[in-house]
Amino acid sequence: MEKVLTVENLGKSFKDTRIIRDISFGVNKGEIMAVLGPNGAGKTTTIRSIMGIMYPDEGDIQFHHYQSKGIPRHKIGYLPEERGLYKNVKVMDILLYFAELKDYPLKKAKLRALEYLKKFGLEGKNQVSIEELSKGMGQKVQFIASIIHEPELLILDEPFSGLDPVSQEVFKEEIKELAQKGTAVLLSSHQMNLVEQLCDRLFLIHRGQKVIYGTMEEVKKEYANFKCTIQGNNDIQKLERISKVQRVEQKENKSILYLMQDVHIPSWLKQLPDDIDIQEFTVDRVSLHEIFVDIATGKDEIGEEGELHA
Ligand SMILES: Nc1ncnc2c1ncn2[C@@H]1O[C@H](COP(=O)(O)OP(=O)(O)OP(=O)(O)O)[C@@H](O)[C@H]1O
Repeated sequence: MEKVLTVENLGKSFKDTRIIRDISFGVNKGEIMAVLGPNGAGKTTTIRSIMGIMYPDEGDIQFHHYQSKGIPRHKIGYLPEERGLYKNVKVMDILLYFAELKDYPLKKAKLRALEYLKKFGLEGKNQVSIEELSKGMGQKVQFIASIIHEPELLILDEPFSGLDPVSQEVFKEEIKELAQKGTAVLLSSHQMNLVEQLCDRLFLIHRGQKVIYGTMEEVKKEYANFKCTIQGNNDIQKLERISKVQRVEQKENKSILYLMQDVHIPSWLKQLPDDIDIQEFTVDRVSLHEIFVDIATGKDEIGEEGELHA
């Protein structure tokens, strides 16, 4: 697998406060990697360090064979967290301006711009000025600006924020397609459902440090224990006494039983007490969203054992 980006032992402090430490991960050609973490975890600091917007105090960044300060950042596609394009410039002019900044042939850029505007439902908007667009439309233009020059590495900081569900789907499909064509994608997002559908690997930061690093499959296998949801009138203490039940959450007449990792589902089902009230019954794995919430709220202390795959 061809490594496009390698981040090694990245560390950064602001004044005396350590913001990130020992951040190491890689992104391969054609792969979608997610950087996740609660607000203030250090995602944007990591991304800005890669983009050379801020300089890390420790560690190395490599893009193909280029090292740290020698990285040709104009070759990377970047959608920053802070949105905003020049307001009184026309859509096509801004896209061509970005292409020019990135040394990309203008004729080709114009064709690509028209193709993407059409794809994103902005056909005919090329001569409209940015201030006349809605926020979501502006975000689509900014996304096009980040890929106009066919970057081999695309870094997207919160690409889905502020988008309606339909536009989120459009972005998701486009990111998937770019990766299929070979683009290495690094994205940060709080939309766990989209991350789960889209990403090949994830890197989860909490308080500036790595908590989980692995493929989506590995993370699910390792951290997404089974949960059993029972619709019915049941006493919480009775459910808590069932073997292999870690904890129970109850809302009205719905109980969610979080099961221990080593549970064997067929055996567990056989030993359930026969006087449980069951109107509806499901067993599934907890979602990435639940794993994230558990880590962010300290219910799951993963500590140093987070490395699944390097
Ligand atoms: N220029 C700065 N000066 C001082 N502290 C900063 C600066 N930039 C970021 N920080 C601090 O670094 C920490 C990490 O911020 P960062 O923006 O990287 O988090 P994040 O994971 O991207 O969060 P969010 O999900 O809220 O965007 C925060 O505590 C933030 O206050």
